[in-house]
Parts: sequence; C-alpha cells; structure tokens
Amino acid sequence: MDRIQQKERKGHLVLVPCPLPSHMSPMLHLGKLLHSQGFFITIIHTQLNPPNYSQYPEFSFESIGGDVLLESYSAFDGDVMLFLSELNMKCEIPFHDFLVNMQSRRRYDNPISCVIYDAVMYFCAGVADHLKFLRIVLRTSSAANYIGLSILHENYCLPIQEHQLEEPVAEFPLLRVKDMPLFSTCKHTREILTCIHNGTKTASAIIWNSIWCLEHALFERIEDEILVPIYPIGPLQKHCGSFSTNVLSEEQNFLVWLDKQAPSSVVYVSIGSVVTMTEDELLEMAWGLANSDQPFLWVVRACLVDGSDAVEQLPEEFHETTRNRGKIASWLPQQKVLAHKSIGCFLTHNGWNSTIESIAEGVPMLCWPRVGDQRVNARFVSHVWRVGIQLEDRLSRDGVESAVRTLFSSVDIQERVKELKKKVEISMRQEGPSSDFFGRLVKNIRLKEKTIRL
Ligand SMILES: O=c1ccn([C@@H]2O[C@H](COP(=O)(O)OP(=O)(O)O[C@H]3O[C@H](CO)[C@@H](O)[C@H](O)[C@H]3O)[C@@H](O)[C@H]2O)c(=O)[nH]1
Repeated sequence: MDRIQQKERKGHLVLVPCPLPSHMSPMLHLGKLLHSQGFFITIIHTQLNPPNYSQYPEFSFESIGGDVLLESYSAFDGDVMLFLSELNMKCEIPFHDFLVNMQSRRRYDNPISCVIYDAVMYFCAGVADHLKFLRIVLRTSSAANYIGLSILHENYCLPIQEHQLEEPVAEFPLLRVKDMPLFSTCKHTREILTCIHNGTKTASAIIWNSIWCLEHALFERIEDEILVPIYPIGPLQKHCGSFSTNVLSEEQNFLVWLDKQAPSSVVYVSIGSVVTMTEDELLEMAWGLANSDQPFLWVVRACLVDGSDAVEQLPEEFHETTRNRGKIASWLPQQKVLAHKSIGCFLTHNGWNSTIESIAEGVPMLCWPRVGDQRVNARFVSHVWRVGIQLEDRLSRDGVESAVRTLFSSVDIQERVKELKKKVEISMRQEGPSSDFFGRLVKNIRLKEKTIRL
C-alpha cells in the first residue's frame, strides 16, 4: 500500500521521456522518486518503445500521436540527430493537443503544475511556454558533455582539421579536440543543438542525472553562465535501488555463474543499448578477451554487429578456448552484475548511465568510446577521475589484452575507484548532496505551484 494515499496527493507532474531506452529509464526513476514525495505522475510516451505499464502501477500514462508512426532508431543508420529531428517534429502537435485538453479539464481534475522533459525532447519547451506551464529539463548525460556541446554550438567551425585532434580545447582544456562530443553533421545538427540549448537555458530548473562529487566545478561554471538552478540528483538508478526490476530466470543463471568466480576477477563487457560494432571489431574484442586469461561476461546483443547474428560470427576456436571462463549473454541486469563481488573491470563504451553505474559500484573501466558524449566520459574516466584506461586507436586484440592486464595490476586505479564509490554513497545519504538537491527540487516545485495558483 502506498505510504501516501491517492486522495492526499497534491501536484500533478507531466513527465516526457525520450523513447531511447537509456533515456527512458532515468526519467522513470525520477518519476518514482517524485511520486514518493506525494506528486501525481503522468508519463507521456510515443508508440516507439512504450514503457511497460504493469511495472509502474502508480503512474498514469498517455500515449501521444496514436497514429503518428515513428521509425525506430535503427532506421536512421545510427544518426541520432536525424532521429531527434523526426521525433520532435512528429510529437509537437500531439503534445500541444494533450496539454490543451488537460487545461480544459483543470477545474475537475488535478491540474498540471509542471512539465518535466528530457532535454532532447525540445518541442516541449515551445508548447509549455505557449500554454504557460512551468517547465523543468532533465539532462541524462554529464555536465562535461553539456559544456562540450555549448562550445561546439557557439564556435561552430566543423570540420575539424586532422592536426588539431590532439590539442586541448582552449575553452575546456580537460578535453582534447578529439574528445569533443561531435555527433553527425546532418543538416539539422546546428538547429537541433540550438533548440536543446535554448530550451535548457530558459527552463525554470535543470535536473541532472549526475553527481555533485564528480562534476561540482562544472556545475558551478554552468550555473554562472546560464543562471538557472541546477539539481544534480544522480545517480537516479541508484536512488531507486529498492524499486529494482525482477531478474529473469535465464539472467539468474549468469549471476549464479558469477558466484563461482574469484573476487574481482571477471571482465564485464557491454557497449550499451544502441551502439554497434563491425565484424572485425567483434573478433578483435573476442581474441583480446580470450588472450587476457581473465574470466569474462560479455553482453552480445542480437543486433550488435550490423545486419547479422553477432554470436554466430564468433569462431568455434574462440568458443573452445574460452569455454571454461567466458560467458555470453544477450542482455543482463547490468547494475546487479556490476555490484557483484566477482567483477574486476568493465569494458564499456562509456554511455553516461554505464559510466555512473560503474563508479557507483566501484568498478574500474576499460573505455572504448564510440560516439558523442562517450568520448567526453571516457576522457574524464581516464584522465580526470583516473579510474580507468582508454583504448585509443583502432581496436586490436593486443590492445585489449594489454589494457586488461594493466588495469588488473593497477592498484592506484582500483583504490581511486573505491574512493569515488564511497563519495557517491555519501552523496546518496540523507544529508548528502544528491538527497539535499532532491529535497530542494521538491521545495522549488511546491513553491512554484503555489505561485501559479495565486
Ligand atoms: O545488458 C545490458 C546492457 C545495458 N543495460 C543498461 O542499459 C543502459 C545503457 O545506457 P548507457 O550506458 O547510457 O548507453 P546507451 O544505451 O548507449 O545510451 C545512450 O544514451 C546515453 C544517455 O544520454 C548516452 O550517454 C550514450 O552515449 C547513448 O548512446 C544502462 O543503464 C545499463 O545498465 C542493461 O541493463 N543490460
């Protein structure tokens, strides 16, 4: 039974997640947290990757654009900018109609007090402002990525010359030019970055799925520049540990296998939910793991290698060599895996969720960034927080083997990541920064609600 009864709930928040799985999940976690503070929560979603209603009985759901068909991300050949452009164009009118409809019913129903939307769903800004709804942005990537994108946006001078790649970025020397979060240069890129930035800078507040102890200097820099209150309340997935999803029985088998491995010995390998690799990279990764002599647990999604079943492309000789110490899964409960005592390192593409999940569990990283913000995150992991090693250059079996060996023998890196894990734990405690920022966020929304009612 809910601690707060339905009739006692006050304040109605409309949450608009982006349908990509790694964006959807932080927003749903945020919804759970806000619901625990007595708000009504309505989740707006598209027909693409709709959330599973039965896992969230406490929320209301509204599907917008019933007959507006959205193509899946893969139809855009991995071009996130083209995907976002299409997504925002198709959602704007249905979302407007939904809010107008809610406004006309406001005398009877619990009126909406605020729209909270993923920064990349930038159509929400114009609609909410036009209809005079309070709006707050959720950012699901790092503060460093935000700064990198702002610099790109203001100094748009692509394409970057080859000889500049190793140079530090003048406005942000923690990054080299080649670490900048460049996305595609599709004709909409500039327009999309402008929309995302303008929407963020003019919001009432920004919620960040990041952690004060990791990026406080950057948050201060951003706040000075844009004068919008920032609430770094992450890692959202960790706040909601108690709400963790069920583990399927086939996934349970992998956890049982982990139980049998030596402490801190297993290399966990995953490159997230959308990134793909070539057949050549798959083979180099496989032989690098095999030659490292460490046990490994590897997430090989069905669509990991474009156009064919990735597992079938692994040679029989590889399976033979690693039979007793390697496991391949199509999907795993990643947070549970990272928290397992047998995990010794995470070979990751450094998506932001994976990066903070790894830090939160004190697991050092082998960074193999592919696109966009992953390069920024990898640079911070390897050179700012110094809790990992980056695989530079073309992926090779020797590179993977030698990086795994170096990481397992680096006591410094292991100690630093354990220290960082402790700082994250402190952040999440009742008086810690993440909890404190969350408390302030709730107060801010309640205050604004009152102003709106007056
Ligand atoms: O077997 C698996 C593999 C992944 N995950 C989860 O899937 C999420 C993956 O998210 P992330 O690490 O952020 O990677 P992507 O799916 O690639 O995320 C996209 O969105 C992120 C947030 O904006 C960006 O940082 C990335 O660059 C972008 O590719 C994480 O929560 C993982 O725990 C699982 O639960 N099981």
